[in-house]
Amino acid sequence: MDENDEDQRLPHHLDPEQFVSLDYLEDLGVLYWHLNPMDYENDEELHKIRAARGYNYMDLLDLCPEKVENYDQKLKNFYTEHIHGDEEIRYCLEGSGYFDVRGKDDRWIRIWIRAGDLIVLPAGIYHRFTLDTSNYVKLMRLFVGEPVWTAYNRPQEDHPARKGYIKNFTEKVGVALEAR
Ligand SMILES: CSCCC(=O)C(=O)O
Ligand SMILES: [Fe+2]
Repeated sequence: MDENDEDQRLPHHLDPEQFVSLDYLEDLGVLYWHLNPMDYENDEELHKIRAARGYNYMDLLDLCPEKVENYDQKLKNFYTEHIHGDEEIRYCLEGSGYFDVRGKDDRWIRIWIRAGDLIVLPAGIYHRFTLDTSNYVKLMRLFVGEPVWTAYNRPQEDHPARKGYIKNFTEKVGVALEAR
């Protein structure tokens, strides 16, 4: 994505546009599935993913000002670059939004998620989230065990999750992730 200061809810494509593959995302540790969002309560595929990865915790987050306390502050925090000590797992049931993750050479990659997209960000990856111009998203949040949503804002080079991420993923994407 480009890094100009225009509205964060705009697409921010480079000119000309550049895209990465799902394989590239997988090398960064980012996993993706497309599921049927109309059937999330009985979806066998979702059930299998949750069972295989131990995602026993689940809740729903409706991101609109009427339903979320401190809405503006939360959105601001979501868009502040951060990591977590665990995976961040989000399944988009309605609406849409952007997850930005840091890729090779520390450049932002903007991932547009829409209804049916299930995305897993690995522990320790620098990322942020914003709504797009639709201004609405309904997300399922999954977690292994008791959820911990604590965000650690960049820089976090000494955080164990960051060190673990560097160790697991730099071989694939090169040394560029290190040292910042
Ligand atoms: C609205 S879910 C995505 C925001 C985020 O990165 C987080 O919750 O940690
Ligand atoms: Fe996060």
